[in-house]
Amino acid sequence: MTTIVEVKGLSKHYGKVKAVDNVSFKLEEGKIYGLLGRNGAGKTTIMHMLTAQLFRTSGEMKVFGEEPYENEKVLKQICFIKESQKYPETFRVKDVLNVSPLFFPNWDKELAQSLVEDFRLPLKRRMKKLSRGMLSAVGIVVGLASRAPLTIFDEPYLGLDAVARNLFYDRLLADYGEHPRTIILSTHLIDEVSQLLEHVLVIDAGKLLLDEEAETLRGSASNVVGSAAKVDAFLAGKKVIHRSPFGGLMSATVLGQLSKQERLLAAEQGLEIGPVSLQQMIVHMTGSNGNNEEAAQ
Ligand SMILES: Nc1ncnc2c1ncn2[C@@H]1O[C@H](COP(=O)(O)OP(=O)(O)OP(=O)(O)O)[C@@H](O)[C@H]1O
Repeated sequence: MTTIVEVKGLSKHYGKVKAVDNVSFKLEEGKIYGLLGRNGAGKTTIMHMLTAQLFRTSGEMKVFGEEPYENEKVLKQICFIKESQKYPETFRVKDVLNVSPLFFPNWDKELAQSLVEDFRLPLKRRMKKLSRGMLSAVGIVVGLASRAPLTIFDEPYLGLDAVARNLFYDRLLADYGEHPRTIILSTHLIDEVSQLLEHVLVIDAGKLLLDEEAETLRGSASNVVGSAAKVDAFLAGKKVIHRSPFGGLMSATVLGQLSKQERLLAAEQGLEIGPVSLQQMIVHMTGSNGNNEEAAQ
Protein backbone atom coordinates (compact mmCIF):
# COMPACT_ATOMS: atom_id res chain seq x y z
CA MET A 1 0.00 0.00 0.00
CA THR A 2 1.29 3.47 -0.88
CA THR A 3 1.83 5.96 1.91
CA ILE A 4 0.69 9.41 0.89
CA VAL A 5 1.16 11.27 4.15
CA GLU A 6 3.91 10.62 6.65
CA VAL A 7 4.22 12.72 9.75
CA LYS A 8 6.91 12.24 12.40
CA GLY A 9 7.11 14.11 15.70
CA LEU A 10 4.93 16.91 14.33
CA SER A 11 4.38 19.81 16.74
CA LYS A 12 2.82 23.25 16.58
CA HIS A 13 3.21 25.47 19.60
CA TYR A 14 1.73 28.90 20.17
CA GLY A 15 3.77 30.20 23.08
CA LYS A 16 2.94 27.80 25.89
CA VAL A 17 -0.03 26.28 24.03
CA LYS A 18 0.92 22.94 22.51
CA ALA A 19 -1.80 22.83 19.84
CA VAL A 20 -0.13 19.74 18.31
CA ASP A 21 2.42 17.89 20.37
CA ASN A 22 4.83 15.34 18.90
CA VAL A 23 2.34 13.53 16.65
CA SER A 24 3.37 10.74 14.25
CA PHE A 25 1.16 8.86 11.78
CA LYS A 26 0.91 7.62 8.21
CA LEU A 27 -1.99 7.86 5.79
CA GLU A 28 -2.30 5.24 3.08
CA GLU A 29 -3.70 5.62 -0.41
CA GLY A 30 -7.36 4.75 -0.94
CA LYS A 31 -8.71 4.85 2.60
CA ILE A 32 -11.28 6.90 4.47
CA TYR A 33 -9.82 8.28 7.69
CA GLY A 34 -11.65 9.80 10.62
CA LEU A 35 -9.69 12.54 12.38
CA LEU A 36 -11.58 12.78 15.63
CA GLY A 37 -11.26 14.55 18.94
CA ARG A 38 -12.79 17.11 21.24
CA ASN A 39 -12.94 20.86 20.63
CA GLY A 40 -9.47 22.35 20.64
CA ALA A 41 -7.80 18.93 20.36
CA GLY A 42 -5.57 20.04 17.47
CA LYS A 43 -7.36 18.54 14.44
CA THR A 44 -7.66 21.73 12.39
CA THR A 45 -4.06 22.64 13.20
CA ILE A 46 -2.92 19.27 11.81
CA MET A 47 -5.02 19.74 8.66
CA HIS A 48 -3.63 23.24 8.15
CA MET A 49 -0.08 21.92 8.40
CA LEU A 50 -0.78 19.01 5.99
CA THR A 51 -2.17 21.47 3.47
CA ALA A 52 0.74 23.92 3.87
CA GLN A 53 -1.40 26.69 5.33
CA LEU A 54 0.52 26.72 8.59
CA PHE A 55 4.17 26.20 9.46
CA ARG A 56 5.04 23.56 12.01
CA THR A 57 7.15 24.29 15.07
CA SER A 58 9.05 21.02 14.68
CA GLY A 59 8.84 17.54 13.22
CA GLU A 60 8.93 15.97 9.78
CA MET A 61 6.13 15.87 7.24
CA LYS A 62 5.91 14.38 3.76
CA VAL A 63 2.79 14.63 1.59
CA PHE A 64 2.91 12.58 -1.61
CA GLY A 65 6.55 12.00 -0.70
CA GLU A 66 7.47 15.69 -0.61
CA GLU A 67 7.45 18.78 1.55
CA PRO A 68 4.07 20.45 0.81
CA TYR A 69 5.07 24.11 1.35
CA GLU A 70 4.88 26.10 -1.88
CA ASN A 71 4.91 22.79 -3.71
CA GLU A 72 2.45 23.07 -6.61
CA LYS A 73 2.85 19.41 -7.54
CA VAL A 74 1.71 18.32 -4.07
CA LEU A 75 -0.91 20.99 -3.47
CA LYS A 76 -2.85 20.36 -6.67
CA GLN A 77 -3.45 16.82 -5.44
CA ILE A 78 -5.16 18.10 -2.28
CA CYS A 79 -8.66 19.43 -1.79
CA PHE A 80 -9.29 20.90 1.67
CA ILE A 81 -12.88 21.77 2.47
CA LYS A 82 -13.09 23.79 5.62
CA GLU A 83 -15.98 25.07 7.61
CA SER A 84 -15.02 28.73 7.22
CA GLN A 85 -14.18 28.76 3.50
CA LYS A 86 -14.12 32.31 2.11
CA TYR A 87 -15.18 33.15 -1.46
CA PRO A 88 -14.65 36.29 -3.51
CA GLU A 89 -17.32 38.90 -2.78
CA THR A 90 -19.08 38.70 -6.17
CA PHE A 91 -19.00 34.92 -6.61
CA ARG A 92 -22.16 32.99 -7.41
CA VAL A 93 -22.49 29.22 -6.92
CA LYS A 94 -21.81 28.66 -10.63
CA ASP A 95 -18.60 30.75 -10.41
CA VAL A 96 -17.28 28.46 -7.69
CA LEU A 97 -17.97 25.47 -9.93
CA ASN A 98 -16.48 27.18 -12.99
CA VAL A 99 -13.15 28.00 -11.32
CA SER A 100 -12.79 24.68 -9.52
CA PRO A 101 -11.30 22.78 -12.50
CA LEU A 102 -8.41 25.30 -12.46
CA PHE A 103 -7.45 24.08 -9.00
CA PHE A 104 -8.38 20.42 -9.28
CA PRO A 105 -7.06 18.51 -12.32
CA ASN A 106 -9.44 15.56 -11.73
CA TRP A 107 -12.56 17.77 -11.54
CA ASP A 108 -15.69 15.92 -12.73
CA LYS A 109 -18.19 18.39 -14.14
CA GLU A 110 -21.02 15.88 -14.45
CA LEU A 111 -20.66 14.76 -10.87
CA ALA A 112 -20.68 18.41 -9.76
CA GLN A 113 -23.88 19.03 -11.74
CA SER A 114 -25.66 16.02 -10.32
CA LEU A 115 -24.60 16.96 -6.77
CA VAL A 116 -25.89 20.50 -7.31
CA GLU A 117 -29.26 18.97 -8.18
CA ASP A 118 -29.13 16.56 -5.22
CA PHE A 119 -28.48 19.40 -2.80
CA ARG A 120 -30.90 21.73 -4.63
CA LEU A 121 -28.32 24.49 -4.91
CA PRO A 122 -29.34 27.71 -6.72
CA LEU A 123 -26.57 28.14 -9.32
CA LYS A 124 -27.16 31.84 -9.90
CA ARG A 125 -27.32 32.89 -6.25
CA ARG A 126 -24.40 34.81 -4.77
CA MET A 127 -22.36 32.83 -2.26
CA LYS A 128 -22.86 35.51 0.40
CA LYS A 129 -26.65 35.09 0.09
CA LEU A 130 -26.63 31.34 0.70
CA SER A 131 -27.96 29.82 3.90
CA ARG A 132 -25.41 28.18 6.23
CA GLY A 133 -26.45 24.70 5.09
CA MET A 134 -26.25 25.69 1.40
CA LEU A 135 -22.71 27.01 1.94
CA SER A 136 -21.75 23.67 3.45
CA ALA A 137 -23.37 21.89 0.51
CA VAL A 138 -21.23 23.89 -1.95
CA GLY A 139 -18.15 22.72 -0.03
CA ILE A 140 -19.33 19.14 -0.27
CA VAL A 141 -19.94 19.44 -4.02
CA VAL A 142 -16.44 20.86 -4.52
CA GLY A 143 -14.85 18.27 -2.24
CA LEU A 144 -16.47 15.32 -3.99
CA ALA A 145 -16.27 16.58 -7.59
CA SER A 146 -12.59 17.53 -7.13
CA ARG A 147 -11.74 13.81 -6.94
CA ALA A 148 -8.51 15.01 -5.36
CA PRO A 149 -6.19 12.13 -4.37
CA LEU A 150 -6.21 13.62 -0.85
CA THR A 151 -9.56 15.15 0.04
CA ILE A 152 -9.99 16.65 3.49
CA PHE A 153 -13.34 17.63 4.98
CA ASP A 154 -13.11 19.65 8.20
CA GLU A 155 -16.58 19.65 9.80
CA PRO A 156 -18.16 19.91 6.36
CA TYR A 157 -21.77 20.03 7.41
CA LEU A 158 -22.41 23.00 9.60
CA GLY A 159 -26.10 23.82 9.16
CA LEU A 160 -26.81 20.80 6.95
CA ASP A 161 -30.03 18.98 7.80
CA ALA A 162 -30.14 15.22 8.38
CA VAL A 163 -31.39 14.50 4.84
CA ALA A 164 -28.51 16.47 3.30
CA ARG A 165 -25.97 14.83 5.60
CA ASN A 166 -27.19 11.39 4.56
CA LEU A 167 -26.99 12.47 0.95
CA PHE A 168 -23.37 13.47 1.55
CA TYR A 169 -22.53 10.07 3.10
CA ASP A 170 -24.29 8.19 0.26
CA ARG A 171 -22.67 10.18 -2.53
CA LEU A 172 -19.27 10.02 -0.87
CA LEU A 173 -19.41 6.23 -0.55
CA ALA A 174 -20.74 5.74 -4.09
CA ASP A 175 -18.11 7.95 -5.70
CA TYR A 176 -15.32 6.64 -3.48
CA GLY A 177 -16.30 3.09 -4.54
CA GLU A 178 -15.75 4.02 -8.19
CA HIS A 179 -12.81 6.35 -7.65
CA PRO A 180 -10.90 5.35 -4.53
CA ARG A 181 -8.79 8.10 -3.02
CA THR A 182 -7.68 9.14 0.44
CA ILE A 183 -10.29 11.02 2.39
CA ILE A 184 -9.97 12.61 5.82
CA LEU A 185 -13.19 13.38 7.61
CA SER A 186 -12.93 15.50 10.72
CA THR A 187 -16.20 15.58 12.56
CA HIS A 188 -17.94 15.49 15.91
CA LEU A 189 -20.81 13.43 14.49
CA ILE A 190 -18.93 10.20 15.04
CA ASP A 191 -21.92 7.86 15.16
CA GLU A 192 -23.14 9.17 11.81
CA VAL A 193 -19.85 8.56 10.00
CA SER A 194 -18.59 5.54 11.90
CA GLN A 195 -19.72 3.07 9.21
CA LEU A 196 -17.86 5.09 6.55
CA LEU A 197 -14.53 5.18 8.32
CA GLU A 198 -11.83 2.65 7.57
CA HIS A 199 -9.24 4.04 9.93
CA VAL A 200 -9.50 6.25 12.97
CA LEU A 201 -7.07 8.81 14.39
CA VAL A 202 -8.06 10.34 17.70
CA ILE A 203 -6.33 13.51 18.87
CA ASP A 204 -6.60 14.68 22.44
CA ALA A 205 -4.97 17.81 23.84
CA GLY A 206 -2.54 17.89 20.90
CA LYS A 207 -1.46 14.27 21.25
CA LEU A 208 -2.35 11.25 19.14
CA LEU A 209 -4.42 9.03 21.42
CA LEU A 210 -5.48 6.36 18.95
CA ASP A 211 -4.38 5.26 15.46
CA GLU A 212 -6.33 2.15 14.56
CA GLU A 213 -8.27 0.40 11.80
CA ALA A 214 -12.01 0.94 12.33
CA GLU A 215 -12.63 -2.78 11.89
CA THR A 216 -10.29 -3.56 14.79
CA LEU A 217 -12.02 -0.95 16.93
CA ARG A 218 -15.49 -2.31 16.26
CA GLY A 219 -16.13 -4.83 18.98
CA SER A 220 -12.90 -3.98 20.74
CA ALA A 221 -14.70 -2.54 23.75
CA SER A 222 -17.66 -3.73 25.79
CA ASN A 223 -20.02 -2.29 28.31
CA VAL A 224 -20.40 -4.29 31.50
CA VAL A 225 -23.40 -3.56 33.72
CA GLY A 226 -24.33 -5.09 37.06
CA SER A 227 -23.82 -4.82 40.78
CA ALA A 228 -20.89 -2.49 41.45
CA ALA A 229 -18.91 -5.02 43.51
CA LYS A 230 -19.30 -7.75 40.87
CA VAL A 231 -18.43 -5.43 38.00
CA ASP A 232 -15.32 -4.30 39.89
CA ALA A 233 -14.27 -7.88 40.55
CA PHE A 234 -14.89 -8.88 36.91
CA LEU A 235 -12.87 -5.95 35.60
CA ALA A 236 -9.87 -6.40 37.87
CA GLY A 237 -6.70 -6.23 35.74
CA LYS A 238 -8.60 -5.13 32.62
CA LYS A 239 -8.24 -1.84 30.76
CA VAL A 240 -11.25 0.14 31.93
CA ILE A 241 -11.86 3.43 30.12
CA HIS A 242 -15.03 4.54 31.87
CA ARG A 243 -16.99 3.80 35.01
CA SER A 244 -20.41 5.15 35.78
CA PRO A 245 -21.83 4.13 39.16
CA PHE A 246 -25.52 4.57 39.96
CA GLY A 247 -26.72 3.40 43.37
CA GLY A 248 -25.30 -0.03 43.98
CA LEU A 249 -24.98 -0.62 40.23
CA MET A 250 -22.15 0.13 37.87
CA SER A 251 -21.80 0.51 34.13
CA ALA A 252 -18.20 0.25 32.93
CA THR A 253 -16.53 0.27 29.55
CA VAL A 254 -13.63 -2.11 29.09
CA LEU A 255 -11.15 -2.19 26.22
CA GLY A 256 -10.13 -5.44 24.55
CA GLN A 257 -12.08 -8.44 23.28
CA LEU A 258 -13.75 -10.52 25.97
CA SER A 259 -13.18 -14.25 25.60
CA LYS A 260 -16.00 -16.78 25.55
CA GLN A 261 -14.95 -17.86 29.03
CA GLU A 262 -15.07 -14.31 30.33
CA ARG A 263 -18.53 -13.86 28.85
CA LEU A 264 -19.72 -17.04 30.54
CA LEU A 265 -18.26 -15.86 33.82
CA ALA A 266 -20.02 -12.51 33.42
CA ALA A 267 -23.34 -14.26 32.76
CA GLU A 268 -22.86 -16.43 35.88
CA GLN A 269 -22.31 -13.26 37.90
CA GLY A 270 -25.51 -11.74 36.50
CA LEU A 271 -23.57 -9.10 34.57
CA GLU A 272 -24.86 -7.78 31.27
CA ILE A 273 -22.41 -7.28 28.44
CA GLY A 274 -23.25 -4.95 25.56
CA PRO A 275 -21.52 -3.38 22.56
CA VAL A 276 -19.91 0.07 22.63
CA SER A 277 -20.21 2.43 19.68
CA LEU A 278 -17.16 4.18 18.26
CA GLN A 279 -18.56 7.47 19.55
CA GLN A 280 -19.01 6.13 23.09
CA MET A 281 -15.52 4.70 23.01
CA ILE A 282 -13.99 8.00 21.95
CA VAL A 283 -16.10 10.03 24.37
CA HIS A 284 -14.86 7.80 27.20
CA MET A 285 -11.25 7.88 26.04
CA THR A 286 -11.15 11.65 25.72
CA GLY A 287 -13.53 12.45 28.59
CA SER A 288 -12.34 14.04 31.80
CA ASN A 289 -11.71 10.75 33.55
CA GLY A 290 -11.30 8.48 30.54
CA ASN A 291 -7.64 9.15 29.99
CA ASN A 292 -6.75 9.13 33.64
CA GLU A 293 -8.37 5.83 34.29
CA GLU A 294 -6.72 4.21 31.32
CA ALA A 295 -3.37 5.60 32.36
CA ALA A 296 -3.86 4.22 35.83
CA GLN A 297 -4.26 0.65 34.55
N1 LIG B 1 -3.34 31.12 16.25
C1 LIG B 1 -3.44 30.52 17.44
N2 LIG B 1 -2.91 31.09 18.54
C2 LIG B 1 -2.99 30.48 19.75
N3 LIG B 1 -3.60 29.30 19.96
C3 LIG B 1 -4.15 28.69 18.91
C4 LIG B 1 -4.10 29.26 17.58
N4 LIG B 1 -4.73 28.42 16.73
C5 LIG B 1 -5.15 27.38 17.48
N5 LIG B 1 -4.80 27.53 18.77
C6 LIG B 1 -5.08 26.61 19.88
O1 LIG B 1 -4.64 25.33 19.49
C7 LIG B 1 -5.49 24.33 20.01
C8 LIG B 1 -5.95 23.42 18.88
O2 LIG B 1 -6.85 24.12 18.04
P1 LIG B 1 -7.53 23.44 16.77
O3 LIG B 1 -8.29 24.51 16.05
O4 LIG B 1 -6.52 22.71 16.01
O5 LIG B 1 -8.54 22.40 17.45
P2 LIG B 1 -9.66 21.46 16.79
O6 LIG B 1 -9.35 20.07 17.24
O7 LIG B 1 -9.72 21.68 15.33
O8 LIG B 1 -10.97 21.98 17.52
P3 LIG B 1 -12.51 22.08 17.02
O9 LIG B 1 -13.05 20.68 17.02
O10 LIG B 1 -13.13 22.91 18.10
O11 LIG B 1 -12.51 22.73 15.67
C9 LIG B 1 -6.62 25.06 20.74
O12 LIG B 1 -6.28 25.11 22.11
C10 LIG B 1 -6.57 26.44 20.13
O13 LIG B 1 -7.04 27.41 21.04
